[in-house]
Amino acid sequence: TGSSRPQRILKAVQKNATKGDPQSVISAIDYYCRHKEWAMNVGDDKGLILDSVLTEVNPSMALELGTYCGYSSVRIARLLSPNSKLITVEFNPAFAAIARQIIAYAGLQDKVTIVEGASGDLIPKMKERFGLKSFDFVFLDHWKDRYVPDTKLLEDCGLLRKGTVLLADNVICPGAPEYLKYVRNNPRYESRYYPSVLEYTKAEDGLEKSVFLG
Ligand SMILES: O=C(NCCCCCn1ccnc1)c1cc(-c2ccc(F)cc2)cc(O)c1O
Ligand SMILES: [Mg+2]
Repeated sequence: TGSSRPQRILKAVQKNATKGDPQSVISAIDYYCRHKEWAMNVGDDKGLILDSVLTEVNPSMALELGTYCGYSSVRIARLLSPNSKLITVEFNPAFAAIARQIIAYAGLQDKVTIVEGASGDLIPKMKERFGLKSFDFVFLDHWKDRYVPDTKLLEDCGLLRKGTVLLADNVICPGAPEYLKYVRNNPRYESRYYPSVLEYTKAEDGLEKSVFLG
C-alpha cells in the first residue's frame, strides 16, 4: 500500500513551501502537478481568473463545493479580508484530511472551515449550523452533475442574495453542459464565460461566472 496522490502533494508542500506563506504553497502545488504528476486543482491559469473575480467581489462569506487537496481553498482564503470566512465542502474524507493539513500549512486555518459530507445534505443545514444569512461568493468545483441541483438548493434555502457571484470550474472539461444551460437561459442570472485551459494542460476549459439577480 503506497501513498496516494493527495499525500504526495502534501509532501511536496511540506518539502518546497514555507509554513505560513500561502503563495509558496500554491506555487509548490502548481510546480508538482505541472512537472511531476497531474492533479485536478483549478491550477495557475484558471487560478488567476479566480483571483481576479475574488478581488472584485471581496466576499465576507464564501462557499466552495469540492475541496480536494485545498489548493483553491488556499487561493480563495489568502485573498479574503480579515473576519471573512470560507466554508468548503468535501465528500471524500481522505481528501478532506489532506486539505486540512495543506490549509493549516498555509496558515489559513482560522479563515477556512472544511465540512465533510454530501453537498446535497449539508447545504440545507448551513444557515443553522453557521448562523449565516447568505453567501457572497460560491466556487463550484465538485461533481459536475451536482452543479445544477446544488445551485437550485442554494436558491431554495435562501443562501443566495441579490449580487451573489457563482463561479464554476470545468464548464468545458470535463464539462457541465446542463449547468451552462441552466444559468445562461435563466433570467435570474447574469452569466459570463472566461475561456482558459484545463489545469496544467493545453486543453480547452474555462470558468462561468454567474451573478444571482434575486
Ligand atoms: O471531477 C472533478 N472534480 C470533482 C472531484 C470529486 C468531488 C467530490 N465532491 C466534493 C464535494 N462533493 C463531491 C474534476 C475533474 C477534472 C478532470 C479533467 C480532465 C480529466 F481527464 C480528468 C479529470 C478536472 C477538474 O478541475 C475537476 O474539478
Ligand atoms: Mg475543477
